[in-house]
Amino acid sequence: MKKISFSFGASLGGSTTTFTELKESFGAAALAAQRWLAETPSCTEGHGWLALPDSPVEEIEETAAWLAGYDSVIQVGIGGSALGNLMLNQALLDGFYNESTPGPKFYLADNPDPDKTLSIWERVKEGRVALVGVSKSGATAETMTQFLWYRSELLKKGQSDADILVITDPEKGIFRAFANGSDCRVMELPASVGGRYSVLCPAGLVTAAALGIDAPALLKGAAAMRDFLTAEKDFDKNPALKLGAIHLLHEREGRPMSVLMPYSSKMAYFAEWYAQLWAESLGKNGLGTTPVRALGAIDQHSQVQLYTEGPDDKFFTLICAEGHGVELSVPAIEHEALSPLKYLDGQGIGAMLNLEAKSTAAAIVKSGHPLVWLELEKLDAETVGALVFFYEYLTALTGRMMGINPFDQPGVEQGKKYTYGLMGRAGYEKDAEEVGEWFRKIAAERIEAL
Ligand SMILES: O=P(O)(O)OC[C@H]1O[C@H](O)[C@H](O)[C@@H](O)[C@@H]1O
Repeated sequence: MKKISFSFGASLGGSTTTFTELKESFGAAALAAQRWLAETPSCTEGHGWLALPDSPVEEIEETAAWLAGYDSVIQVGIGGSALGNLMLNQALLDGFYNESTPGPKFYLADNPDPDKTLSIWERVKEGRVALVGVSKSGATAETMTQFLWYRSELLKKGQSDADILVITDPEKGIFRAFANGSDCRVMELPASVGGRYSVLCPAGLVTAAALGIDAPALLKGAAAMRDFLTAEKDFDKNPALKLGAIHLLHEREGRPMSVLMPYSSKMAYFAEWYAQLWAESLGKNGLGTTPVRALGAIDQHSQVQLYTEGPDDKFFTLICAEGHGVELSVPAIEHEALSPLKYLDGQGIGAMLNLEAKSTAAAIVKSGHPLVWLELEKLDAETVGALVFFYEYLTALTGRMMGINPFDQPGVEQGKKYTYGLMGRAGYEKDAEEVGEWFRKIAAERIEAL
């Protein structure tokens, strides 16, 4: 079996378009987008992720070894400066409980929720703590708030700025200025790499490597995927070209939701990471498809009723990892009352999960909905690196085919500016006023329920 394979047989669902027509309608645009990705220099704003698989790893490994000497690592960051880390840890380590990872205990302080901020600190405060601040802009209020709080606690307990690492833009931002004026460590988040495309640079790799994840293998997988996607010019043999076209087709035919449903608890954060990538990159100019994260088999018992018998407004990707990290089988059943369960005797739990994935796929397709079946040989660093690159490539390619810029996020910036205004940051007074006006509208027609 190949490491990663895509089956498109049911991907057109109830559409009357054939694969030949799909290629006729979108093939040229897909190839043009492929050329654009291949020919735009990677130093161009937004395009830097294409070159990340070739990055040297020495600095990453050296910094990771330094971090591994701490009892705990707290990373502050949000969005693209957090989801990739969570995704890698969950997929490649025992990322379920954050308890049995081989390196230091790792905590990601993404949401600036005081309950969580404090709860993390209570867990780590007795030991030696490293603080890692990740922010491309070096200014995001959620990240800065928590950075300031944890740094102050760190200093109070006698540690210093030498226990801090910031990963940020090479020139701009408050983090960069802090790094220039203190003895903390600093690494670059390349200027041409946007936050949500940054997991294969120090932003994602340093803490991953500190916890024992094989960063060179991640990059190796990503490089192999990049070379394949760039070289394969045949629409029928390149899954990114085909999938980009299929997404556009379904968006035009009234299926504006893209459900990603891995059948693996280790991939729950993969769906979260994908959701940011897809939504921020493609939701523009009144266009875009809404990414929906689902998890098999859990959502089989929650969402599948809607997926099969609800409206035909979704496109599904089911991910099945053929090999799970461990194999557990159901032991022989000797208790009389449990004998109706004998059909489970000796069956693998992972094998059952895979069969459930197949069953759900079949049920969705039987209901007439479009579905792509994505099969992974196993979940290792090379495969995850390749899959990460695949989705980054697919997203950028689809954005180009839609005629939008897949590397900016103007709609998110507005909310950031409003928050700056409300928090009293100089230069954002007008934004604060605007929030007031909008909020008067929101608060009208109020009902006090209790
Ligand atoms: O890395 P930062 O600059 O702190 O940004 C963190 C996040 O902020 C915003 O929400 C952007 O829309 C995201 O794309 C970004 O990942």
